[in-house]
Amino acid sequence: MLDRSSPNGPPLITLKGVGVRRGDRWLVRDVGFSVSPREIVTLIGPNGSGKSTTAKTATGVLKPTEGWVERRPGLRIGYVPQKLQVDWTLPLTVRRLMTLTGPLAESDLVAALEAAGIAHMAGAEVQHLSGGEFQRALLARAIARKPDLLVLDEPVQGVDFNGEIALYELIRKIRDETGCGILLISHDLHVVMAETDTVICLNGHVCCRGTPAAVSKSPEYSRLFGGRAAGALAFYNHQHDHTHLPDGRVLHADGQITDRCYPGDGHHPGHVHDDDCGCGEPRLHLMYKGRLQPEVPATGEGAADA
Ligand SMILES: Nc1ncnc2c1ncn2[C@@H]1O[C@H](COP(=O)(O)OP(=O)(O)OP(=O)(O)O)[C@@H](O)[C@H]1O
Repeated sequence: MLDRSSPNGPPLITLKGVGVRRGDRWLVRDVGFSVSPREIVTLIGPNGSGKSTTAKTATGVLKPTEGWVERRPGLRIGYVPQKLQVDWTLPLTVRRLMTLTGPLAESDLVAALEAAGIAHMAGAEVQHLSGGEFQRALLARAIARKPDLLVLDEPVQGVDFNGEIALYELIRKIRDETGCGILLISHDLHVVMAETDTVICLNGHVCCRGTPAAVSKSPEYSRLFGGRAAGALAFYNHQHDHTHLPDGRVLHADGQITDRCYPGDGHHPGHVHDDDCGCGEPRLHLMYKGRLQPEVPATGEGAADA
């Protein structure tokens, strides 16, 4: 079943029965999935569950101890690793970061920076970038050589919540515009569930897989993520009515731009609070149930971002 046909053509990459062993321990075992063009596949799982090991095996950085990885002939992979070895004592501009591993045509460099929303930062020192800008620079570097497959290991590290969503929206836009397949590793259940075609839930092996809707209902997923799993999908079903701008601010459907975004901010008239709405705003739920009086500000600190 791994070679499933896709409306977008044969898979870019297929892992079959992949196991990686170090010493007497299997880091992952019996991992199988594929990524097709235009498909976003996300690996989720607790710390140490083998997500990075799987991504490295998929890209060819690691060799599987058992099983095999099939890559489409001539496949170009853009990889953003979880950790980047950079000597921060040396000056390094964004432009130089883009060409560290090889030359790049100026037009491709500029196009990649533009696509990542940081064209104006080509001359900036990398160590002065914010978390979100740095992740965009890494993304620009990965897409500059026009990969067929983009592998992103935790692409939103060090980025605040609105910045995270903006980055995931950017990743989806890159997929839409270039047609590449994307293998994503993430802990961000809420966002992942909204931006993904296929979720692979790992814990040393594949616990469950499928569409976000199917995985969020599986008992294995609930066991792995416990309370965090509840409402992960509902959260975005209800709240995906706005756009996150590159600077982290939010453009609402009513045309207003605000710094933050949460269900009770007055810009989401369609959001109905009930026990299952999953928006993460407990005070609004208490108000809904009549157990809290409205004078408690519904828009104060701790309000859940949408
Ligand atoms: N070279 C290695 N030798 C021995 N053990 C390793 C090696 N690389 C990783 N591991 C172990 O394999 C397990 C899986 O690691 P991996 O980095 O793939 O997990 P992960 O799901 O990406 O974790 P995290 O979410 O914390 O980044 C961990 O227990 C890790 O300590």
